[in-house]
Amino acid sequence: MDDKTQQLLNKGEILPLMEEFYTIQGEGYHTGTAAYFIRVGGCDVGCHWCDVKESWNADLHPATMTNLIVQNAKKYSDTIVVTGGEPLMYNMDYLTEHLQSEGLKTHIETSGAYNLTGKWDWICLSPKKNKLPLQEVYDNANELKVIIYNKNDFQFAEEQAKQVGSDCVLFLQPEWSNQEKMTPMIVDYVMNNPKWKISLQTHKYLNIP
Ligand SMILES: C[S@@+](CC[C@H](N)C(=O)[O-])C[C@H]1O[C@@H](n2cnc3c(N)ncnc32)[C@H](O)[C@@H]1O
Ligand SMILES: Nc1nc2[nH]cc(C(=O)O)c2c(=O)[nH]1
Ligand code: SF4
Ligand SMILES: [Mg+2]
Repeated sequence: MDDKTQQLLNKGEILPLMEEFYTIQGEGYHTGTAAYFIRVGGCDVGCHWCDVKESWNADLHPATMTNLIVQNAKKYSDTIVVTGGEPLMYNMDYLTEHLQSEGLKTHIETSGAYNLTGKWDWICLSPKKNKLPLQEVYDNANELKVIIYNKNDFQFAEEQAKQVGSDCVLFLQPEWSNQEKMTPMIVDYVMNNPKWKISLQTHKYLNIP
C-alpha cells in the first residue's frame, strides 16, 4: 500500500469494503428493524465459529472511498449497521460523522477489542474470550450479546455482564452450528436468570442476508 492510501486509511476516509446490503437486523435489541449493513473487511480476533471468515483478510476487500459508502447507504435506510470483520480496527470517526450529518442512525457490531472510534447511536458489544474488549467499549455498550457455543460460555457471559453499565441490555445468542444443542439450554438459563434475553440469528431462519 502506498503512503497516500495508508494516510487515507488512517483517517478513515477510505475503508476496505467487503459488502453492503439492505436487510432486516436479524440479531439483538433491534431485531426486526430494516437496516442497511456496511461490512468492513479485516479481523484478527479468530473466533473458530465465525460465520464470516471471508472477512478476515482485509487485503481481499477493495479500499473504497468512505464518502461513496455514505452517499450510497443513504438511498436505502435511516439506520446503518456497521459490521465486519472488526470495524473498530479502523478509524470510524469519518464514516459516522458523515452518516450522522445525513441524518442516519449509526449502529455498530463489535468485539470491542480495539479503541472506540466513531459516534454511535447504538453499540452492540459481542465480547470474545481470545481478545477481550477494552474498558471504554464496555462503558459505552448499549447491548451485550454473548455467543453461547458450549456450557462454559454461560460463566463467561456472567463475567462480561459485570463489566458493562447498568442500562446495557443483556443477550445470549446461540452459536449457529451448535444451536440445536445450545438453544434449549439458553431458554432454561434465561428463565432462571431473567436479566438475560435470548437473541436468535433470525435472518438465517428467514433465509435473508
Ligand atoms: C461477524 S461479527 C462482526 C462484528 C464483530 N467482529 C463482532 O464479532 O462483534 C457479527 C456478529 O455475529 C456474531 N456471530 C459470528 N459468528 C456467529 C455464529 N457462528 N453464531 C452466532 N453468532 C455469530 C458475532 O458474535 C457478532 O455479534
Ligand atoms: N440480517 C443480518 N443481521 C445481522 N446482525 C448482525 C449481523 C452481522 O453479521 O454483523 C447481521 C447479518 O449479517 N445479517
Ligand atoms: S470478532 Fe467477529 S468477525 Fe472477528 S472472528 Fe470473531 S465473530 Fe468473526
Ligand atoms: Mg452476520
